[in-house]
Amino acid sequence: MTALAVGCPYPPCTVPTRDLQPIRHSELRMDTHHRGRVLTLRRIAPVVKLTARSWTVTQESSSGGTERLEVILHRSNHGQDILESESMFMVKEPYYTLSDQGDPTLRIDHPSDLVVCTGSLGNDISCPSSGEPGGAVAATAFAAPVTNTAKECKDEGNAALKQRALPRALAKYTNGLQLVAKDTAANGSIACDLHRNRAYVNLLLNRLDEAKADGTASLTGIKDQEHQDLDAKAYFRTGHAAYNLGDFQEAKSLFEEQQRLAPSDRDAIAYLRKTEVRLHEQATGEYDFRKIRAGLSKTAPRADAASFDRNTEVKKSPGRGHGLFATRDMDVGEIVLCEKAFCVVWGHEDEALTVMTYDVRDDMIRGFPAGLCKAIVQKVLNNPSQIEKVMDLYGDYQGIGKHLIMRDSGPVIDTFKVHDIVARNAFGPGPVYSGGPRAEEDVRNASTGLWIRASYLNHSCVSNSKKEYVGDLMVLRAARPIGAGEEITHSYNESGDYDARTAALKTTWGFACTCALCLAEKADGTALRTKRRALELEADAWAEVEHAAKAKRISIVKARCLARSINDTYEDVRYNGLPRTALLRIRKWLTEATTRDLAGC
Ligand SMILES: C[S@@+](CC[C@H](N)C(=O)[O-])C[C@H]1O[C@@H](n2cnc3c(N)ncnc32)[C@H](O)[C@@H]1O
Repeated sequence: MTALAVGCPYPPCTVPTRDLQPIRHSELRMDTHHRGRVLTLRRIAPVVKLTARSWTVTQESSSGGTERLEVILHRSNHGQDILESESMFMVKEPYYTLSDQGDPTLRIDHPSDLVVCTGSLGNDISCPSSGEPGGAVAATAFAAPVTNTAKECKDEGNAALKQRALPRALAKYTNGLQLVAKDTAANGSIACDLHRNRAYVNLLLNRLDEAKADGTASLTGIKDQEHQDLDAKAYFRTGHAAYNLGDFQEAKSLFEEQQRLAPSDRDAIAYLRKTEVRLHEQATGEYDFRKIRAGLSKTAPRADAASFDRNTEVKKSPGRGHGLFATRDMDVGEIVLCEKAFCVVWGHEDEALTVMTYDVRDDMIRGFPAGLCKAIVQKVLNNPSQIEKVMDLYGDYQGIGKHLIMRDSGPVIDTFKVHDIVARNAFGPGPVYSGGPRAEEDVRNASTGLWIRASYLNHSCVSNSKKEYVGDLMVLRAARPIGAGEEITHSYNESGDYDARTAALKTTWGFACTCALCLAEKADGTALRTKRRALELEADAWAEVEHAAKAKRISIVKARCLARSINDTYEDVRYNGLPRTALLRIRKWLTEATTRDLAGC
């Protein structure tokens, strides 16, 4: 398994690039964050891509000094390795330190600290010119040839789109829009075309905020047939982006506009229907699970469904931060919460990656779903509107806080904060895509996901809810009657072994459970718990090999005997109203055996 050290967290740069002072290579100091400074570099070597990092050799233009530049974990940009995407970079507030192998390195932990200079990714950042302090080389010396007209940009973007070269298409359309913005006499319709086409590329790249903005900006409002058809297309793209963001009310209005302009458009009709189903799910919690399940497969493991959260609200939970509380009475089996994952990475997908982390803060080694962390960072980088709800989740490190900070090169993401949020809030749904073999997944490629609302669920070993998954839809049901105002809890760790369970809760979730069951088991003392555990293991092993369905009377007597000796380890007063978890397996066996016995009478 890949190893990754989680060093001391440090915040990303939040200063706009133009307000940073250039720094020279010779000014770099070891183990220093050069706050308020920016270093401009040119890549001069191929990129070495490892499982959880990429590195290359760079050169500072004025001094010619070379430096190793390494990007940790978050190194991809629209499917390309960021270091490979261009040759000129600016490192904001460079962090100069030793790599894990002991090489002096400029280390990038936060993607927003590495700015790609003008070129194929199409952002409008130019590196400082050579005349500026620090003497950096002008970006244009290394950038792609400049296209002359917006029309040429559009044609080149269309050609790139045809070849599925999405970052290039995005860059070309962006370039075209920059040219239009500079040219006051430019034809307005070319801007609409560029926005409309870029909306499509943004949709394909899952940049949904931008897809919505482009779709809206592309509307012509002209009432002839040709323009109405173009506007219908724009409404469809905007509606699609809103649908994928889960904004179903907005999506509905947009698809309705599309239908108004193009009444016979089948896409509009189909999407309008789907959106109405989503709105119904969202409002009522009524789902056609059979249909949703039927739509799932290994290649399409994400459910087309809305989230239903009206039975719950987030409130303070004394001693445990925030928690999820019932807004109404619920019966056993009733849906408490049904939530689509904010982000899920399935074990069979290329993105799946579990790494061993060593955290210097608490001197602990843990398995960490690095693939999920990367996917979440990508999603919020691409969709800044989603940042605050993720950053509002519980995590030990606060970093730059939860509020969105937009800078010239995009949103600023504190990846240490995302790391800590994932560490404390991710769940493992198991390989639940329909028909998938359960054995396919192990600890190195476990499926993991983040469910925002469910992240507020606190743990109890005697919880009142149970969860299951339909694809990436988490379905949480009441395990016993829940009253309005009651806190909803579920079990993060279901081990019956008190010592193993409390150790896991401490290591993974960072707290000591004080539920009634833990208090009772703690009061039992080590000797009694050890005795009970030995009896439980003996009984479970016996039940494993004895077939309940074919059990003879003598086996039933033996099982009752085993159950009695386990039961005797529970003190009645202490365990009044609490589950006797060590008895679960043997009692199940007895129920199966005696039911068959009775059925045979
Ligand atoms: C998934 S979050 C649950 C929501 C969290 N309480 C919040 O404020 O957002 C998990 C974290 O909640 C806290 N937590 C959950 N259950 C707890 C419990 N039974 N006792 C104390 N803290 C608990 C721990 O800090 C844990 O790491």
